[in-house]
Amino acid sequence: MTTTRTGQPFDRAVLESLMRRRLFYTPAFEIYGGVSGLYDYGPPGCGLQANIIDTWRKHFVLEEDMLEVDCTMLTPAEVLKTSGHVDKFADWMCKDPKTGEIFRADHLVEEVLEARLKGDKEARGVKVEDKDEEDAKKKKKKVKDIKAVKLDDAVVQEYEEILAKIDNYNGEELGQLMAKHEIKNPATGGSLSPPMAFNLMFQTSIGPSSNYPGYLRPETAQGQFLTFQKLLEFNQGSMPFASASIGKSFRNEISPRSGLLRVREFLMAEIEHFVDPEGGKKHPRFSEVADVELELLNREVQLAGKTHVERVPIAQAVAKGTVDNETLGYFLARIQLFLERLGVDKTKLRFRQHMLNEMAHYATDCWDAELLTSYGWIECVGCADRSAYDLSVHAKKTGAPLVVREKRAEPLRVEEFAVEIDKKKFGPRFKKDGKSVEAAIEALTQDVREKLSLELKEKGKVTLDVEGVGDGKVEVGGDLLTIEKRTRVEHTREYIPNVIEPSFGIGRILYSLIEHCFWTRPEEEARGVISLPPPIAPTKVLLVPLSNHPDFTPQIKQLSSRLRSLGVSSRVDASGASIGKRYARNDELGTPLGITVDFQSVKDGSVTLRERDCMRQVRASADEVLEAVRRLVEGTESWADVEGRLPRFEGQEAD
Ligand SMILES: Nc1ncnc2c1ncn2[C@@H]1O[C@H](COP(=O)(O)OP(=O)(O)OP(=O)(O)O)[C@@H](O)[C@H]1O
Repeated sequence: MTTTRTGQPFDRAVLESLMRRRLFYTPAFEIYGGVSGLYDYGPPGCGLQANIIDTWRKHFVLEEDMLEVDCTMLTPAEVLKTSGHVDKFADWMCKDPKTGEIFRADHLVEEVLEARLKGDKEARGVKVEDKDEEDAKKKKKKVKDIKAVKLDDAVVQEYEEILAKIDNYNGEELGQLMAKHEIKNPATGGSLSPPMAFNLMFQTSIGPSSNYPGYLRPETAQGQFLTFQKLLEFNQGSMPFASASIGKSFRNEISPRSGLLRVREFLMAEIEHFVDPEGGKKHPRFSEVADVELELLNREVQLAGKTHVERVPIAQAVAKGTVDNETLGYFLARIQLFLERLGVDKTKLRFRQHMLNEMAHYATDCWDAELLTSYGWIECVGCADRSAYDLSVHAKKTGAPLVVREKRAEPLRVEEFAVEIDKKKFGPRFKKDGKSVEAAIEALTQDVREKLSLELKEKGKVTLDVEGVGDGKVEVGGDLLTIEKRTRVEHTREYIPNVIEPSFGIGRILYSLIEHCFWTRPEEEARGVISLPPPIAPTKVLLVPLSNHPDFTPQIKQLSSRLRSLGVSSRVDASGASIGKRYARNDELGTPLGITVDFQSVKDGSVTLRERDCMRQVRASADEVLEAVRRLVEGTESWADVEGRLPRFEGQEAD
């Protein structure tokens, strides 16, 4: 069970009702019955999302001189075939042939085993701490398996080990687990088909004819890779550098669930940091984050069926090799600082390393920043080392030089076996097969070239493997081909950069942040408050005239206009409700500050400024209060600083 910042049990039903009532977000197409996995954001949701994005831009793009791009979402199939997504971007699903119901295999195994473990605890008389009461009720209805049945100790241990590495199983292994542990349709007990791969991309066709297939992109990354050469040129050939992109991605999730956490259309913010693979992937600014401490849950711990984390400075994690290299480590620390800047609860943040089977097809190492919510630990940011995978496959497919060329400080002398073909004789000899044979010769590795040079000397000819020509074996005589050891002097170095990719799911961050900031005022009939920090809150200031007396209107209008010109969002609440009620409404919207205009204001121009969380107020001139608001919203001053400068005010609250 998760708790709020004040230690109360977190009540998801209350928060969900608040989200709907205050129009943070709402199911899309609701009057048509809704479509699972699709949501619309209302005004506070849009404001919050815009501020998260704005902070992201400042924290990453601006701070690190990243090159922002905005690439198209509609992507030709060929691109995603080359990147491996058409063949491998899939989850495992199984079907109940009787009812037609479809399940995501890993989620089903997880749900059933968790339910059985809970039943075991109940049978042993251990108090069951459900992530959420509502959840427990729903599951009880859905999963027949929740029975108070005691399991053998060995079975409990086995289930716990499976759950600790649930992301590591492939389809076949999930099928074996389902068979071994008799996992069936939880609602009916019916048997399920073995897991099969389901590709998560939405397919479409581009243009009126159907012969140009395309997909809605499942990530923004591919667009960034395809503009790599142009960006490198824009950056005057200088490495390392990073591109960045914010935009929608689409995934046809098998079973969208958990509100904004698993949806079919979502906003992503992704960085592709291009780095020289030689020299240990150092980062020039690593020393700035070296002491940042992270909670790490590494692969070995998970494979041992455990979940304990280690709190270490990132420099130590890199030095020990837990985190593979400086650039990856730099970004893990920067991700943590970003999430803290948004206001996430530091005690509910950890970094979990992917297990080998869990990693995407392109990754060589990957860490997820996970936030603890009432749904458990949720991956909100993935940080993968994609090596040179993407640039290499696109370069190979298109012939585009997705490489970095650098002048060497010292020329490099390379001893190598060079091949030379007598082109005049080659064409007439091989006719239509000439190109294939030539390509096969050019592609010979140094080892093979060395072997063939001896063969050529000894026999005067060599036999080559050439796919698609005759029986696949082609003889080439010494009159057409020479293979000799030569020295080449290289003045430039050419390499394909590696890519470190931090990838942020904005909706997941937004929802988890709201959970972390949500609490209730116990003394006020469980009044909900969302304590978003001032720079992140959608609306910054609530302007309240003490009553709807016309004398207050000019000052409210003036304050409103001055806040607008400062770029600070505000809302006027001149309704007849009591001041307390008006503040309560805005607690739910996360509005951090309130300015009240009262009869004293009419006399001397002073106003009061109230802070949402502590509900204390100060009183000062409009100029001083607006300056305090500006600094609080910029994040350059805290409420304690404001209280230190401006006189406290006790009043109105009783109203
Ligand atoms: N269906 C989704 N709904 C909302 N956000 C998502 C979804 N899928 C991915 N994301 C977000 O995009 C980020 C990067 O995507 P990535 O491909 O690493 O996710 P993933 O590993 O496929 O996620 P998961 O394993 O949870 O499906 C994730 O950290 C997450 O915040």
